[in-house]
Amino acid sequence: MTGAPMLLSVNGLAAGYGAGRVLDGVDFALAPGQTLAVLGRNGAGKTTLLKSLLGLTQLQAGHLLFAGQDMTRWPPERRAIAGVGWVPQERAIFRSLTVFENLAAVARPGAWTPARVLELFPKLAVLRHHKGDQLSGGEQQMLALGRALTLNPRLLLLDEPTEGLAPVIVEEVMAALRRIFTEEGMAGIIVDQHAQRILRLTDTALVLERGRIAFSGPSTALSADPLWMERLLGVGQAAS
Ligand SMILES: Nc1ncnc2c1ncn2[C@@H]1O[C@H](COP(=O)(O)OP(=O)(O)OP(=O)(O)O)[C@@H](O)[C@H]1O
Repeated sequence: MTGAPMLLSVNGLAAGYGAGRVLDGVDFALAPGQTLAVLGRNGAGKTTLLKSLLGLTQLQAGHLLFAGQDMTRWPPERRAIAGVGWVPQERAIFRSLTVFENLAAVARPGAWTPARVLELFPKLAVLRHHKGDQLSGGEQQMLALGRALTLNPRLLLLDEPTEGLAPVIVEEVMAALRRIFTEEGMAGIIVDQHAQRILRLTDTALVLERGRIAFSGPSTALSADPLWMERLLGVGQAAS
């Protein structure tokens, strides 16, 4: 790839936990404003890939460039300050703080203020004085996403953002993701098991199999390939 500078370049990444290797030979790049879907079976290494970008795994080989800087050896805090944000699978909101306090607690200057997040999620606006532990799973997911936004990252990493949510809530979260990524142009990497659904949202996709890249290309190319989709449908749900 030549031309526009990349927001993120991952070159020859090998990483795991301690001496154990989970990812091997992982290469990809993401331009500013682009979105990438990461698909694959349980245990393929999807979460490990996100954690490696966050500095939470043992990096065994390779280089990570973020906004032109070599972040390979940066600790997690430095990556966060540089603009790598994430919404963990377990949501991890502050349970004893109100919705608004959760948003205001971490906010940094930028387009996404707590007020704008409440506009994105009207449900949260209604619940702004409710404590985190009074929220349903779906509301907690919206809050976790909103809180990550108030940090105004340059790249947002999402780990299974619709996992375990009721269909009507999935629709609300997907609509918010479309606005964040498609309309507002934030760059993102989204791990999801629902191939059809996530490929409609993202520009590019990669499929991990046993820690290696088995497919890398445009999301439209992956979703138009019946053999790949059949392979992936065994992983997630047929309906989306
Ligand atoms: N903290 C850890 N310590 C050691 N091994 C781990 C740890 N976390 C994950 N693994 C191992 O790394 C491999 C990849 O796990 P990972 O969670 O990245 O997969 P995944 O594709 O995200 O799967 P899932 O869809 O189930 O979340 C698995 O074999 C898993 O057992």
